[in-house]
Amino acid sequence: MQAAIVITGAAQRVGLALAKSFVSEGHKVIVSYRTLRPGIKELQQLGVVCIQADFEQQQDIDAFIVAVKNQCCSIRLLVHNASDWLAERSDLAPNIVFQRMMQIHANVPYQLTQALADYLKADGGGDVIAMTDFVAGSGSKKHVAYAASKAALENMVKSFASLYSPTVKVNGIAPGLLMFNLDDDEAYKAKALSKSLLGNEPGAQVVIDSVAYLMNSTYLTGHILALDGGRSLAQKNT
Ligand SMILES: NC(=O)C1=CN([C@@H]2O[C@H](COP(=O)(O)OP(=O)(O)OC[C@H]3O[C@@H](n4cnc5c(N)ncnc54)[C@H](OP(=O)(O)O)[C@@H]3O)[C@@H](O)[C@H]2O)C=CC1
Ligand SMILES: Nc1nc2c(c(=O)[nH]1)N=C([C@H](O)[C@@H](O)CO)CN2
Repeated sequence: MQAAIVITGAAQRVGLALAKSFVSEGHKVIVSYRTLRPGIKELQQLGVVCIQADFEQQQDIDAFIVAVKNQCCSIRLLVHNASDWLAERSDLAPNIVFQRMMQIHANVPYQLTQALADYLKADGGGDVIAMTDFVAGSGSKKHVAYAASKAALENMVKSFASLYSPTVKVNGIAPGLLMFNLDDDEAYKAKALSKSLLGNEPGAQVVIDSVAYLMNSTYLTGHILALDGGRSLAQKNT
């Protein structure tokens, strides 16, 4: 049976683009989604195994693991992509924000990586790639819990790289800006673009390219790939 590519949060944007790219290369793809968006219907028509799961619910995490194991005998790549970009806000208690961020960005990757480790080790080994964020290293005054949870994810990349080497490589991708959201206004876009040296909105293709690079590498593990347009070298905004 063909080794699977497993991507969490593939109903839209980066996850959807990644899933479509792997389908186009002939891979068996298994994805999670929370909301039934048009992208999931597209993936289903392409033969992708789409598993509904709200990772806020432990029973959904457990069911997703069982469903993945029922669909394949080995996993070539596991991408921790599912994410919620939640800012601190007056209508949500801090403990709720913190719990939700740590749940999706740390607890879920922690559980899925360990539960699927044997499938990653099978058939010659595989890769785990975690989508983190530039702000995991810098912090973020408007997304404090989000940034902290992505930092936790980056730390786990290093732990799991040690734990599962040499059979499984574990790496992270820390993007700056990838894709704007529909409700981003022009002022926000201009400010976001100014935060990097290259000043562009690259889109999902740079993630597809980075995932391929990490998968094909024979000498990278425990590495966080800074996919950020030179953001760390850009002057602070005035
Ligand atoms: N976009 C960008 O510019 C940047 C992105 N990143 C990171 O790259 C990755 C991809 O980004 P992007 O495509 O914008 O991500 P999205 O904001 O589109 O989130 C991806 C998916 O995560 C799913 N998700 C969120 N919470 C849950 C949950 N509790 N249970 C199950 N699924 C959930 C959503 O599912 P559904 O839609 O089905 O509800 C959503 O479609 C993310 O990890 C993000 O943090 C980092 C820096 C910049
Ligand atoms: N899950 C998400 N995480 C992030 C998003 C997003 O849309 N979904 N967007 C960003 C921003 O683009 C930021 O990098 C630049 O303002 C960060 N994380």
